[in-house]
Amino acid sequence: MTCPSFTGDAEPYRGGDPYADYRVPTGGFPFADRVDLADRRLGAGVVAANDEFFAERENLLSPGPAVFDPGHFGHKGKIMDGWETRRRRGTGADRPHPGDTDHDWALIRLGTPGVVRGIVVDTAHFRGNHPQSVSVEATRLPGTPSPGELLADSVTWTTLVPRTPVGGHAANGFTVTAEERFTHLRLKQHPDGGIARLRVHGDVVPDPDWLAALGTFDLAALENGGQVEDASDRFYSSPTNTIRPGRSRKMDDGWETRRRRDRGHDWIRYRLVERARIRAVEIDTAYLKGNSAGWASLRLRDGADGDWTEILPPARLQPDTNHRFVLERPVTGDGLRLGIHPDGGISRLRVLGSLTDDGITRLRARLRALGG
Ligand SMILES: NC(=O)NC(NC(N)=O)C(=O)[O-]
Repeated sequence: MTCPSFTGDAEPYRGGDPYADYRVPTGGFPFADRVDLADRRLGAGVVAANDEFFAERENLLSPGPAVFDPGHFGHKGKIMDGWETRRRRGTGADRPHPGDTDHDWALIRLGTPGVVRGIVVDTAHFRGNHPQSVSVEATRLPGTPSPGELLADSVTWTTLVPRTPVGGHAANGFTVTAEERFTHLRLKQHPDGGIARLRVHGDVVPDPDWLAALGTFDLAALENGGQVEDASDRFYSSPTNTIRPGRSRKMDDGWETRRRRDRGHDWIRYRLVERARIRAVEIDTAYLKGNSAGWASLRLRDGADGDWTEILPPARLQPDTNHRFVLERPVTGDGLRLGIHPDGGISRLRVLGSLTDDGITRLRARLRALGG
């Protein structure tokens, strides 16, 4: 599926809300519900760039939209919330323009290896100083390579986004079709310019040997390959927050639903990394005080056609508290449904157990199919 594309300059900023003329496709991008593999909270980083004269490369992965303060200037120019390089020049007065292949680059380590489904190169607030075009490549290296090792000639890069013209002050989205597991990306801007944010949506592909070595681990955690499949409500915050690493640090780090005015309840449906034996769960309501869920329940399914079985009857929750539940006996499955009664929120769900033999065999086969 192709994404709507924007090209060329945006108008100069003329005051008022800087996002008033920001260009983003109505309806968003088809891959936007996939996890951002380049999320700082998952451990992603911009490990190197050839130039960051005007603005630092790290801004590329900052959470949230880029901010713009029209009066904020520093010693080197306008302070920009993004990665911005200096203007390239040609070889002399007779050739003042940069060459056709001149470009700037940044290397990104994904927070967790995975298959990339779509990329957003966001040029918010870069008007007149955005790149003319961008391209994105990816590679897969074992261990923890240094920037020097990533830049070695022996490293092979797969093109995810071929060189494509982009618009200034726009969310430039690209659908990616490479069915491979990658660990690092190389973002290029041609010939130079500024990019506010980079988002890399995809599917986590965990290392089965690591998970097998751990034995008992969090089967729902994003970093281990757990996913949110659906949820009743996304009004205030994303249900995916409940499986992010670490404890939540403020209310909107968790999942909060709007106030229900009917007799129903809110819920999240998760897919565990693979089929597993679950022994214990943790449900945290950190930072949810006057809006903590009143009770929480859990149902488990073994296979897409299996029946939902209650594994935790509605249990009273305290606000701003982590709750631990040891199951009466271990239970096997790969789909989990959390109910919160009647509404409110939780900050984290931890599902502790270990993979079944068939689960680990499938994970290994998937890894091989995606290039290892
Ligand atoms: N007004 C600008 O943003 N100018 C320059 N950039 C910064 N950040 O000052 C430039 O050359 O693109």
